[in-house]
Amino acid sequence: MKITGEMLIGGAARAGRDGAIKAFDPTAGQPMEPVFGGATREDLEEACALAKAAFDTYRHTSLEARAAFLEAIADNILEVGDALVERCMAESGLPRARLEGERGRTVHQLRMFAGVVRDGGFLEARIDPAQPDRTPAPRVDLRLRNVALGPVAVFGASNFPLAFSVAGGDTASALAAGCPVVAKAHSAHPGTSEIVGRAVQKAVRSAGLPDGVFSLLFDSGLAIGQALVADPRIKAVGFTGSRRGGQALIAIAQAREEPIPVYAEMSSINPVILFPSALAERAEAIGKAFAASLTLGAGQFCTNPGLVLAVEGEGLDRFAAAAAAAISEASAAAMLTPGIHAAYCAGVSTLEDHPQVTTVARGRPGDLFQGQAGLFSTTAEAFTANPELQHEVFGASSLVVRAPDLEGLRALIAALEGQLTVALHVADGDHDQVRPFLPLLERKAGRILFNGFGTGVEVGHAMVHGGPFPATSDGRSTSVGSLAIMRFLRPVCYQDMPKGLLPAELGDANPLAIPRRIDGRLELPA
Ligand SMILES: NC(=O)C1=CN([C@@H]2O[C@H](COP(=O)(O)OP(=O)(O)OC[C@H]3O[C@@H](n4cnc5c(N)ncnc54)[C@H](O)[C@@H]3O)[C@@H](O)[C@H]2O)C=CC1
Ligand SMILES: O=C(O)CCC(=O)C(=O)O
Repeated sequence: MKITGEMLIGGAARAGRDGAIKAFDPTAGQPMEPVFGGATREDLEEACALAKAAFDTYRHTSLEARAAFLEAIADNILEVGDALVERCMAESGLPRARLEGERGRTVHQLRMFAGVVRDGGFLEARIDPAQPDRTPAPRVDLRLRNVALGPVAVFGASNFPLAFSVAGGDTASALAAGCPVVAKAHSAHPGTSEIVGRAVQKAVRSAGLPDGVFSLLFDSGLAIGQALVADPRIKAVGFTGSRRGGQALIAIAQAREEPIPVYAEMSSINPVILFPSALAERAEAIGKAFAASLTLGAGQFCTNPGLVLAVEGEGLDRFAAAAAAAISEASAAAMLTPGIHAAYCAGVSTLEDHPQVTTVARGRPGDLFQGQAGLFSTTAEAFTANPELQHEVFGASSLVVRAPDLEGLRALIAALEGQLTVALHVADGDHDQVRPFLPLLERKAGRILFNGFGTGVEVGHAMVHGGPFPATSDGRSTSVGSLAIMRFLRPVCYQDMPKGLLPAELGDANPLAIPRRIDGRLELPA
């Protein structure tokens, strides 16, 4: 497929005129053709106007038509074939197997949301029938369903150029909810973004939907992304990236005349907590598995295990020795962009140079923009006294913190910021000690997992990829899994609506065969 460097504004494709963006191959250390033109204010204006114009028609498409549209996007992405994977490999430095897997996850995600739409449960239809004879006062007829919020701005993530980008989880869940999407491509993978954007545009066209259901903009700086969030026609934002970037967009959204929600996934160090019996039974195996999770994809996962907490002792020493042995054998791997590589090197230097931090192991050195893994260690006292040691180092770096005892371990956890994941390694003999930690951990993280690591999020119905700030800007939601659709919906109640005006979801009959709550009782379609 020829990559033209054009952005997609509704059904049109045209070259932006505000500055130039080129992809960069971090493995070859070379910029890549073609040039992508940055969007102008006029381009943004047109994309938002089209999205607004498309909104009412799109959100009123039948559940079946919307589901088929999501499936068509998935089919179109696969139809591009290897050209997508090859471009993505060059732009990201990520290996083929990872990107083939990520493409599978992206397609699965779109198809899962097609199933969610067909099921209709996301509408949360509720009917409280009128009770005209109720005393002392009659009850009105109340019917509720969720409706789409409006056009959504999606900021693609650098580290998941497919599954968290142009047709990733935010776009899939917004489209499933009935919201048009204006995507802002990440400049680290513009070619991948164009290919995927064209797959979405083609699906819009073949489904006969209004053009404005989807647009894709490139930004040669930050101004277009900022103007997108500020645009009054945009009603919500999905973002995955840095804490600083997420917070900048949240500030813009809050300062609008009409503030809007920003669902930003930002910063998490994903503590791994090792309990004594687990260490006694299998410290070496845990250390080896930890090193594999840490170095996966050059550590460029927001679920990367950046912190290890345990009570000091022989078990923890065995864990650290096994992890160090595996990490020192780990090859350096290309990082996504020179900027991300530079930020990683700076973060690692801060740890290496810190007087209260010891270097446990470094991976094999690399060249160009390759990240060299690192494992560091400190005491509970030093960790508590130096808040900068809690900062995310995005890449394959982790810090082991040695607590004096279980009370000390508890105090360390209590002082942590919000997290996407917390991973507990436990054996049967630990259960009584683990139980009292659970309420604290629920306050800290969106996902609590056992005897594993958080990297590699399963896309399903019970997944939570979220968590208290700064893991995300709104810990009540998830950006992965079917529950992600709820971010882009709001409930509307219809009181005493004439039967002839009721939407099909809320009539007395249930022709769409969706689950509904009648007078509080869930009724499932036969
Ligand atoms: N926790 C996580 O999931 C991730 C964290 N990161 C962190 O972010 C750093 C930079 O990586 P990026 O992916 O480029 O993240 P980033 O936050 O710098 O950029 C993400 C997107 O937001 C836009 N953006 C950022 N700041 C903005 C602003 N002030 N105004 C308007 N638009 C803005 C960018 O143009 C880009 O499209 C990494 O070194 C790492 O520390 C990166 C990827 C994922
Ligand atoms: O671990 C994963 O599969 C997803 C991680 C993620 O959301 C991210 O790195 O942005």
